[in-house]
Amino acid sequence: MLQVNQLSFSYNNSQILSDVSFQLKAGNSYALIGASGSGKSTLLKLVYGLLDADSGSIFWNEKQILGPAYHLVPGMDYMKYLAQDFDLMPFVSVAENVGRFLSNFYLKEKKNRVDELLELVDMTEFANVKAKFLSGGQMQRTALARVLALEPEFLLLDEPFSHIDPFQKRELATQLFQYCKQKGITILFTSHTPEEALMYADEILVLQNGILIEKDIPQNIYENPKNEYIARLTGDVNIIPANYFDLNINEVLYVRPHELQISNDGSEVKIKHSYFTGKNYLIYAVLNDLEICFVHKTALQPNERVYVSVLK
Ligand SMILES: Nc1ncnc2c1ncn2[C@@H]1O[C@H](COP(=O)(O)OP(=O)(O)OP(=O)(O)O)[C@@H](O)[C@H]1O
Repeated sequence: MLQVNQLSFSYNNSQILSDVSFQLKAGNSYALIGASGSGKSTLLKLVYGLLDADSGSIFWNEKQILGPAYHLVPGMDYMKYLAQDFDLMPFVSVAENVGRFLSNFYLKEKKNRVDELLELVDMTEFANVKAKFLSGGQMQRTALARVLALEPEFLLLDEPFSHIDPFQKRELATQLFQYCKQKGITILFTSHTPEEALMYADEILVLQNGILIEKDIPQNIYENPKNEYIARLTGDVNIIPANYFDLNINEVLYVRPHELQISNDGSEVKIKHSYFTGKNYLIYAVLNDLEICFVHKTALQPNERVYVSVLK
C-alpha cells in the first residue's frame, strides 16, 4: 500500500503541491489527472524519491520514501518510474535497454525475460535495433518494457502512451494493464486522455493547482462530477442551468453529449452544425444563450429547430 500524508512541495518559493494525502491499494491501477501544470509529474517524482518534500511523508508499506537529501542514488528495486523523456541508452540495442537492470549471471533467464517483455510491448522485431534509430512510440514501448523487467511492486508512469498512436494504444494499454493486474503490480499513471483514465484506472485522482480535490472510481467521476473542472477533464460536457429544462432547481447540470436526446417535450434549440464522427453525428446547437452539443444518428440542418431533453 502507498500512503501519502500531508505532502507539500515548492520549487524555490512557488508552492506546487499543498497538503496532499491519499492511499493506494496494492495491485490496483490509479490515474492521476489534472490540467497542465497542476503538479502531476512533481507528485510522481516525490513518490519516487527524486525530490525532497517541504513537509509530509510517503510510505510504501512500512518503508518510508525519502528524497535525495537522504540518499545518493534515487529509486528502489520495488518501485520503477517511467519519465516523460524515457531515459534510454541511445547507442545500445532495444534488447540491451530492456535488460539493463537484469543480472548477467543467469544469461538464459535474462534472454527469456527480455523476449517476453518485447513481445508484451510488440517490439520483438526491433530487438537488435539501436535505440537512437527508433520512433518516439517505439522508444516509449521499449522504456515500458524496461521498467517492467525486474517485476516491480509499484510502477509510476508519466504519460506512458503519449507517443503511441491511438490505433495501437488500445492494444498496448490493454496488454500492459492486464499484465500488471495478473502480477499484482500497483500502477499510478498520469494522463491527459480521459478514455485512458476512465478505462484502465480502478480509481482516478484529480489534482487542481497542487491540491488533490477528488479520488473516486471512474464511473462516479464521469457520471457525477463534483465541479466543472472535473467534468471537463473527463470528457466532453455541456454545463447548462437546470431551469433551461424547466427544472425548478437553482443549479447547473453537467450533461454529456450522449445524455441529450431529441424529444417532443424538451427545450427548443437551434441547430448550428453537424459533424460526422463515424458512429454518429455530433450536433452543435444553441439553447437560449448557450452553445451545446449532443449526439444524434443523423445530420441536422443549420437553423433547423428541434426539442432536446436530458436522458438521465
Ligand atoms: N524544475 C522546476 N523548477 C521550477 N518549476 C518547475 C520545475 N518543474 C516543474 N515546475 C513547475 O511546477 C508546476 C507543476 O509542474 P508539473 O510538471 O508537476 O505539472 P504537470 O501537471 O505534470 O503538467 P503537464 O501535464 O504539463 O506535464 C508547473 O508550474 C511547472 O512550471
